[in-house]
Amino acid sequence: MSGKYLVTGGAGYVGSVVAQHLLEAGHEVVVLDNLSTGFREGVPTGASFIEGDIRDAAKWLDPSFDAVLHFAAFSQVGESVVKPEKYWDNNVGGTMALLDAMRSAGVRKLVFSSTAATYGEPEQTPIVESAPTKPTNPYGASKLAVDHMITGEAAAHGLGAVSLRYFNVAGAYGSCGERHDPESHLIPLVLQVAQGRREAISVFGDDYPTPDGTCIRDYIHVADLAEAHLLALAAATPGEHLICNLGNGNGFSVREVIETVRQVTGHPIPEVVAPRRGGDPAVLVASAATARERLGWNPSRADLAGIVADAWEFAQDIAAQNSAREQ
Ligand SMILES: NC(=O)c1ccc[n+]([C@@H]2O[C@H](COP(=O)([O-])OP(=O)(O)OC[C@H]3O[C@@H](n4cnc5c(N)ncnc54)[C@H](O)[C@@H]3O)[C@@H](O)[C@H]2O)c1
Ligand SMILES: O=c1ccn([C@@H]2O[C@H](COP(=O)(O)OP(=O)(O)O[C@H]3O[C@H](CO)[C@H](O)[C@H](O)[C@H]3O)[C@@H](O)[C@H]2O)c(=O)[nH]1
Repeated sequence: MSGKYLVTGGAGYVGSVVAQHLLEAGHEVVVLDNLSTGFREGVPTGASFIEGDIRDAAKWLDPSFDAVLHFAAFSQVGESVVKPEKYWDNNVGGTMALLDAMRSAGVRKLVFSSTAATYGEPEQTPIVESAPTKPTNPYGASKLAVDHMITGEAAAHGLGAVSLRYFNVAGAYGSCGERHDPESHLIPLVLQVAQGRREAISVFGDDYPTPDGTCIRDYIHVADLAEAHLLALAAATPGEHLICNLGNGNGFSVREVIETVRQVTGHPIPEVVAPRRGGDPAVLVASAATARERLGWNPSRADLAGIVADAWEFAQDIAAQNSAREQ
């Protein structure tokens, strides 16, 4: 059965890929995005677009919507350490307004982009959802606060909600991919070195307690992630707040990622060791057993070289479009 969905942050990386998947499944999609970090041209063809802020969601939400998929947020770990107020304001304040608007409009289903950053430095790996949540940066703290808000909203007001705690999202899907400006994520930055747009990649710390001294992360293909959102819509149950980790359960160090980019692109990729970045846990690897059991999620694109190859193809397409525009 087709539905009508509000996708906040649908001009951004993950939101645009999920919007594209919803359209391909035959649903009606309305994107609400203030373009603070997203791009108008990132909104998939076929989706309606509202340029606006989630704080004003009440202007556009009405009972015709079946659910909200909520991606809109600021999400840079490093920036959140130096500008925490920006994260509390947008991520927490914005979501509070969105929940109010949903309640008033009688829209009672939500899928929320939570994050591995809610856990902080894990005591056990892989991380399960019942692990302690002690964020090491304001970004993770703001997302954890929203998770708590959603739990209360489900218990008190019957919201059916699923929080998906993404680990490190990467790769691309067709014409939708990662194009943050300025870029802060590892894989697209290393690809910029391969494109000759940067001289070298900085490795933020090589003295972590890991085999090669660099941080370990669990990289998940954005298309696998998108599929989990469609499953979450089906699984959302009134009065329940389900929390699921999304990752592949495989950890790759910063140096392993750089080496994979060398293999995929054939570029030597010079690296320089730089100081640690504030707020970075050493190792973040997911147990996604809950998503498999409760959502029936079955990711099929776990291979890191394949994830990097898709991101590389997208980065090259964007570079070609930009140079055609300049000519
Ligand atoms: N990319 C990752 O690795 C990752 C990992 C874990 C969680 N997440 C979460 O997933 C979500 C999407 O991440 P992304 O990488 O696509 O980020 P993104 O910056 O590409 O997309 C976020 C979008 O939200 C919009 N936005 C921000 N504040 C808004 C507001 N107040 N009103 C309307 N629109 C607003 C931005 O313009 C942008 O288009 C975020 O909530 C992020 O915290 C991302
Ligand atoms: O130029 C760079 C950029 C990153 N890194 C390192 O590469 C790893 C991955 O960094 P990213 O910035 O790509 O991703 P994060 O792990 O910081 O954060 C991402 O994943 C988190 C959960 O794992 C959160 O969900 C967050 O939203 C999302 O941005 C980190 O150890 C980081 O220090 C470098 O060494 N050099």
